[in-house]
Amino acid sequence: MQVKAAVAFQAGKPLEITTVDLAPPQAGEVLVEIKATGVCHTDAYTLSGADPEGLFPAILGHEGAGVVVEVGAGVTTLKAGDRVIPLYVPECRNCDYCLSGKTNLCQAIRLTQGRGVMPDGSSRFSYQGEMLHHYMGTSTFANYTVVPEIALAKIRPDAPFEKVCLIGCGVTTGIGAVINTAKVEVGANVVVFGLGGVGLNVIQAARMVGANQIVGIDINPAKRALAEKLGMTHFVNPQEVEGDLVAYLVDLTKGGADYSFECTGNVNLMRQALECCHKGWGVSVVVGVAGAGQEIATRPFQLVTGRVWKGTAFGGAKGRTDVPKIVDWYMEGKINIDDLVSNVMPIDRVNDAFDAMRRGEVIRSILTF
Ligand SMILES: NC(=O)C1=CN([C@@H]2O[C@H](COP(=O)(O)OP(=O)(O)OC[C@H]3O[C@@H](n4cnc5c(N)ncnc54)[C@H](O)[C@@H]3O)[C@@H](O)[C@H]2O)C=CC1
Ligand SMILES: N[C@@H](CCC(=O)N[C@@H](CSC=O)C(=O)NCC(=O)O)C(=O)O
Ligand SMILES: [Zn+2]
Ligand SMILES: [Zn+2]
Repeated sequence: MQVKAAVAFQAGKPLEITTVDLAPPQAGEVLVEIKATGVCHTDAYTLSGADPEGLFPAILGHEGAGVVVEVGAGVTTLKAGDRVIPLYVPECRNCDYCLSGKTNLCQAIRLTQGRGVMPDGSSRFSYQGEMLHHYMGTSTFANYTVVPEIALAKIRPDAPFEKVCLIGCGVTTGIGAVINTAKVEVGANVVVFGLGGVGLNVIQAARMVGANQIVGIDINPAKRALAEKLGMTHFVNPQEVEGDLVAYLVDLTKGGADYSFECTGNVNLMRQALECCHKGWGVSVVVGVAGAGQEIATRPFQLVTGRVWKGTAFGGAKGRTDVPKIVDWYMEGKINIDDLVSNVMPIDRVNDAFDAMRRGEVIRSILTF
């Protein structure tokens, strides 16, 4: 079939809206009509050329929601008409990783996902006879996409696509980082670096679990108001801090953060996020994704003296199990997604959405088809 897509032909170039060919779903695969998709910082990161796994030409997008149109042979858990959220971290429930009970990082299709193809090694997308790469196994910047069954969470039929699409990445990552990865407890002091689509969800989850101080850090003062609405108790603009930011944060939290979260992808901030943690027990969670060649550093003494450095992918969430529950939380009014949606615009304006994100004007732009 022919579908409308925003194609990333080259790193660093605007996406091109065009018509591409999409082959039918093969065994274990599902054809999904994408109804809405967010634009996450990670899409911009890959488009920039900084992603070591970035492949071009590709159809980006990984924060979508849609409806099942057709299922391939052997698909048993989904049928036409089901509402779904594509998962860039699948949940096969059968690989060693899934069965370990220790991680959400299902590896059943990770290799082919990283190569931009479906599990059988081929792509369903092509343009003028040339193969187009899938992205993160989801490729939601197209009005139809093909996704493996194990990478689709079935959600309730009344969930609005333009909101719950954000559960496909930013919402689940931020909330999951607090609940699954850090396991923040009542009364804890929390520091969050970066108040974008992910960091704001860290903040609302920290409030949900009963954190005491919730310190938000951003160089963009426009992020302050919404962060406060979602639960931030103290705002810090590093550009207004005289002297060392780490010392300032340790003082503000009376000894250091119990938990910190780095949500920008800047390796210098990752170090600050670790070092502002409390001696003896502070835990710092790396959420941000850094570019090829970037590395983190600290004095080993920081770890010797009890600070813990961890990371999280998709907030440690097991997608097929946890995503439907997070959709329920939204529908029951337990989490705020409405305020994270800054714009809703047609896919034709995808490059405007990227520009607005780079300029720090939006939390999330939602693209519709
Ligand atoms: N580990 C995971 O599973 C996931 C990781 N990510 C990554 O998380 C990071 C955040 O993603 P989004 O929230 O979508 O990004 P975003 O672009 O919406 O927000 C980033 C925020 O960081 C702020 N910021 C940038 N430089 C700063 C600095 N030097 N000091 C303080 N604040 C600064 C910006 O003003 C902005 O508010 C990205 O690196 C993204 O790739 C995103 C989703 C999932
Ligand atoms: N391709 C990148 C890795 C990027 C990365 O870490 N992605 C996150 C999700 S970011 C979503 O917005 C993730 O889930 N990682 C786990 C994984 O298996 O990729 C690189 O190579 O640096
Ligand atoms: Zn994302
Ligand atoms: Zn698995």
